[in-house]
Amino acid sequence: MWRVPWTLVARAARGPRRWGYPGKGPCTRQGSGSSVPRSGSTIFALSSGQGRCGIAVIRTSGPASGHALRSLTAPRDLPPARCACLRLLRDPCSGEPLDRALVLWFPGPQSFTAEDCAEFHVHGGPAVVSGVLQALGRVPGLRPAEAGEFTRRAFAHGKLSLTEVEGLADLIHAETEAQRRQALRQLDGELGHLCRGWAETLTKALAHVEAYIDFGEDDNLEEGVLERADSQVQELEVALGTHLRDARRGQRLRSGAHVVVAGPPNAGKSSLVNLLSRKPVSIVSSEPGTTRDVLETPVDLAGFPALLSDTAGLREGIGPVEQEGVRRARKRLEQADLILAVLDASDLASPSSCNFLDMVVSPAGAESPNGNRQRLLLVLNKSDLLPPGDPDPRLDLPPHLLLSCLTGEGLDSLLEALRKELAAVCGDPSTGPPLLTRARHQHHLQCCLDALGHYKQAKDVSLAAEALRVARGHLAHLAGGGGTEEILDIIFQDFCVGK
Ligand SMILES: Nc1nc2c(ncn2[C@@H]2O[C@H](COP(=O)(O)OP(=O)(O)OP(=O)(O)O)[C@@H](O)[C@H]2O)c(=O)[nH]1
Ligand SMILES: [K+]
Ligand SMILES: [Mg+2]
Repeated sequence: MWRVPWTLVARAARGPRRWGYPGKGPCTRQGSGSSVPRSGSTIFALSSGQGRCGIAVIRTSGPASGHALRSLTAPRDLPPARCACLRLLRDPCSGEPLDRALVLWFPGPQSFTAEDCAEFHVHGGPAVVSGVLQALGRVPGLRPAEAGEFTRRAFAHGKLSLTEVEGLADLIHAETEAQRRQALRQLDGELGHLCRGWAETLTKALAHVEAYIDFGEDDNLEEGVLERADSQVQELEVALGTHLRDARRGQRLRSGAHVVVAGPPNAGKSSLVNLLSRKPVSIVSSEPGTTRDVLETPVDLAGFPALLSDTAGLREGIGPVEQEGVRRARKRLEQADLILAVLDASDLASPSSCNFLDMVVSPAGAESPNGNRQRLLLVLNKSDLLPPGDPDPRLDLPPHLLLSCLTGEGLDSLLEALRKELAAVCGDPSTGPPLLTRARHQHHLQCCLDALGHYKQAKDVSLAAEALRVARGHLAHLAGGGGTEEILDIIFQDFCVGK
């Protein structure tokens, strides 16, 4: 890597700094110009869910919103901005009454999209909703919105950054508490904020390097300018590296951790899966070898999203069909983020129990070659079969929990233990830095980090400056500053019509 010539540093020891930092990083909350919607059009859509409901919300956005509101309402004057008013809605052509509804007027730019917006809170019957939608369609200049078009307009007008848009999409789809918390943090702009901070550091480093290029031979250059750029880059490398190591966790929280229930035959694995998912997913019977295929079900486990897999009981010396089941179970175990190992508490000395302890439970604590430790929770089921007064059958076992799927005893402790394990697997969205929730985030951070590597290896100063520009470009892409049309399309497709 190139270094500041010491002679220059000595010469540059005096004199004021003659350059300024650019005021803004690339990740400002500006939408990409390429995504500006077909200008002039006013869109409308049902923004609440489909189907019969108490209240349905219909929205419009665009310059004709005020006209639409006036056309449908009596009296025809616009209500005060952002105040709910009760109005009679009529079809603008036939004059036929449609509903008595609450209407709201949001003049731009103080609206969700920054355009003029109107909202109609109507009674949720299908005939009312379709009547109002048809009436809006007859107002000149209005057309039905496409999926995600309201959010796209908000983004185009700088109301939301790209990571905030993604947070909003996740919030709409959030099914568990942890997902909701993470999406809200992202919608609040925490990830974008972090990115802007990184981009600012990069801009400063670049300003230092460019100053060196411009004034390198100048007596007035401040001392150690390149060293300062170096240390800023190094600081950034550490921050990005920490975030990237966390990357899988945010994605797991978004799409669900893989939790695999495994154990010897008849331990009660299927009973546990049914108990945790609160529905009869798997067949339970007293016959060993009941479950053959891997059965997957999405569940909310202690507030975290998980994909719960029931598997065949692991044992040797069996027929070909069960053997295939055991092969699939082992394969699924390799992919698990968390193993729920189930043993029959009243049958711990059996060969299949001992074999499972040796082959699956003991190795799980050890660190794998790639540095990951596979997480495992050991559950001793059928505690109701233990003699009273002998609550814990085997103190020499690894840490474990007692449970009875039959009586439900021990379920609360198991859920608490699951919450802790899943917080470690997925990252806890109530604490710690914002997580990278998508592969797209990970990609741009990795590219940014690679460019910083090129900076360090650069043979001359202009190549080093170029590497910093590339790195900054990736951070800008992450927050949407340089978003290409295809990426935007993919992201906005996550939305329904009306959002
Ligand atoms: N007493 C008692 N019986 C249980 C408990 N949990 C499950 N069982 C019984 O144990 C038997 C086996 O339960 P399953 O859930 O089918 O066990 P499994 O591990 O899925 O069995 P395979 O799929 O055959 O490997 C059934 O008769 C269950 O009713 C429990 O907590 N207490
Ligand atoms: K069984
Ligand atoms: Mg089973």
